[in-house]
Amino acid sequence: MTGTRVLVLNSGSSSVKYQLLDMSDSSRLAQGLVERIGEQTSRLKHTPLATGESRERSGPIHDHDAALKAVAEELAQDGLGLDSPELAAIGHRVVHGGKHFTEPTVIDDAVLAEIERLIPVAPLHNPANLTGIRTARALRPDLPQVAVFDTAFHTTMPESAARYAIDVKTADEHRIRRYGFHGTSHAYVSRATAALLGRAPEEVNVIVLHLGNGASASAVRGGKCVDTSMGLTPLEGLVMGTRSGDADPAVIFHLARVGGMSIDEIDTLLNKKSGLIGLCGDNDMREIRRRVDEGDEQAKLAFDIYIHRLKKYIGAYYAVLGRVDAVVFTAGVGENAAPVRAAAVADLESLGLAVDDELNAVRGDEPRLISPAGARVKVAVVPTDEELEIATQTYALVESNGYAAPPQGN
Ligand SMILES: Nc1ncnc2c1ncn2[C@@H]1O[C@H](COP(=O)(O)OP(=O)(O)O)[C@@H](O)[C@H]1O
Ligand SMILES: CC(=O)OP(=O)(O)O
Ligand SMILES: [Mg+2]
Repeated sequence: MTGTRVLVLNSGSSSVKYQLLDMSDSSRLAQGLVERIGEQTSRLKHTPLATGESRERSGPIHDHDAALKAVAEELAQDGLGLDSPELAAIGHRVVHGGKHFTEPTVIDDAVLAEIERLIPVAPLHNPANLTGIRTARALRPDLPQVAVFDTAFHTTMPESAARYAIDVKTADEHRIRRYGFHGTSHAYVSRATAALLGRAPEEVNVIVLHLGNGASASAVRGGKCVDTSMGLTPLEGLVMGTRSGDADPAVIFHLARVGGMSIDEIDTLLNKKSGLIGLCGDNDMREIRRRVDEGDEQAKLAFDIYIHRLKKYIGAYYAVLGRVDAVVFTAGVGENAAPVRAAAVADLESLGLAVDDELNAVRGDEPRLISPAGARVKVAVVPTDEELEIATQTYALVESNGYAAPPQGN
């Protein structure tokens, strides 16, 4: 007998999001979040879906290893422990898969080594992903562990979009190219958008705007990514919660030469102290909107810079695709912030883009159109579900590849 359950782990730099799903009907059995790992004020919130009653723990959780062990304890309390024979596999979100990983991959020692080799290009993400994998392998060495890469969906980008105009020899030597991230979300949402339009993914061209704490845009032609806004690392592109997105690379030389900053200080500045938080002191769009509504000028400027960049990418990807069937908003900001959606497509009627204010104001968990009836280009809100997508890809792989784990070395 083999199980049908998949545990999905999405380890971020200071958090772990997880879900346990039953893939016989894609239902959720439990979900939760560990936040502020490594601080004194860590918090674990666990919800078994059978009762829907959340439990919380607070107090220091020192690292991702301890976080995952605490998650395993919570699951065990609900009779959903990692020792269950029902568990078929563990699926891991891995942010950087380089050029090498174009598909979900069963993790063995060689795969682990390659993910480790990519740490320099995803310093905030890959180390946390690795710890999650190592702890899960130690807890259940007999189970297949599958890596689902953020970069995989973007490997279809043509060279003209994937290459920087940097000396080819130097770029190749250091594997400098545009990889793109949030691919699991862009894949899921572009497919769900085609379904919302009642058409096959191969027939539609969509611009996906994944606006979470990290944010990225993609141009998807007939189900395949042809361009995306993040690059070598998740720093390029849109204005994000704490990341600058696009900036003249000479800013870095200037800060080093004239500002006397070290490379590590500049790295922290651009990744953690810029974006919305750097512009106005808040990175949460709810708080920024509240301040804007109160007439706060600094928050208004931060909002305007965020929207200006978003608009530039909508225009750019319109031109890249030539014909656009839908522009779709997803992730925390995209799904919830109606003023962001309205502002991003404001004054773009000549491109066939507009939102209907009443439809845009509706809240909900279902994919929905927010453009006026009969619009040439649809504008949509499609909630992302990276965990379901990771579970689906993980389960499909173990079903076709077998349920045994590869041997472990070290
Ligand atoms: N009701 C809301 N209105 C506006 N923004 C929201 C709302 N709910 C969440 N957000 C935004 O979504 C962000 C988190 O998005 P999410 O996709 O969960 O991010 P991540 O997965 O990158 O942590 C928050 O920082 C906040 O800015
Ligand atoms: C790649 C990336 O930016 O991920 P996140 O949005 O989870 O930080
Ligand atoms: Mg996210």
